[in-house]
Amino acid sequence: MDELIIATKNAGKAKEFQQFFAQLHIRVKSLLDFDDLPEVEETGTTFAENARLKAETIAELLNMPVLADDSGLEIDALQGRPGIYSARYAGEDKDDEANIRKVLEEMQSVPMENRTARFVCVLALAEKGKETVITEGYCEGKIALHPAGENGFGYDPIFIPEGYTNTLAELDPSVKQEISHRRHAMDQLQALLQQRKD
Ligand SMILES: O=P(O)(O)OP(=O)(O)OP(=O)(O)OC[C@H]1O[C@@H](n2cnc3c(O)ncnc32)[C@H](O)[C@@H]1O
Ligand SMILES: [Mg+2]
Repeated sequence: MDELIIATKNAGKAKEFQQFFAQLHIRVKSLLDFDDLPEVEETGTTFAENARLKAETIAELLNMPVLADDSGLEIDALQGRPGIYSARYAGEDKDDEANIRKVLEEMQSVPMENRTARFVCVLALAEKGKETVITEGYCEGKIALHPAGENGFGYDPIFIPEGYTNTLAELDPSVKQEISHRRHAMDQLQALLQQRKD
């Protein structure tokens, strides 16, 4: 495999995948590089169903290997919300700042020790005529009291990973690349693909 399509229209995710795959010498394109591809409707009830749906739909259309990522933030004090609805938590327009404001408002009265949360990433690699490969990864942490930092995307300004005192948006992007939910799901995917080759 020397070229791969990432079935995402999220520029932040696309950038992280570019960096992962550059190290593996695999060229990647995202849906942002195509004008005429639809955004696949996420009608599944789990991250895995949505990842599979995105990967298989685009693989069928392009007849190429396609990797999709369905991810989100699970907050314990909010019974796992926003979960699979992370992108549209504050409305259809997928506004990162509005999503963060909504989370912080809902958690106003929650003390630091109860602000535990995790990022979840499920990857699906689909290729016509092959069984779709699914992997998952997690990143444990806490929800900050206020947003801080400019790096990353989405909920990074309010997520403090376990073992750190700064948010993912304050930490150097190389730290996120090492410890993220996406990194852990990618490591597992690489291991499975290696097994498939052996
Ligand atoms: O479906 P695609 O086109 O890939 O793009 P999306 O933005 O809609 O992506 P998801 O459906 O997987 O929704 C994931 C949301 O969870 C959040 N999220 C996922 N990974 C994240 C990360 O590494 N850092 C911060 N927020 C993240 C982010 O706000 C996303 O909008
Ligand atoms: Mg989406």
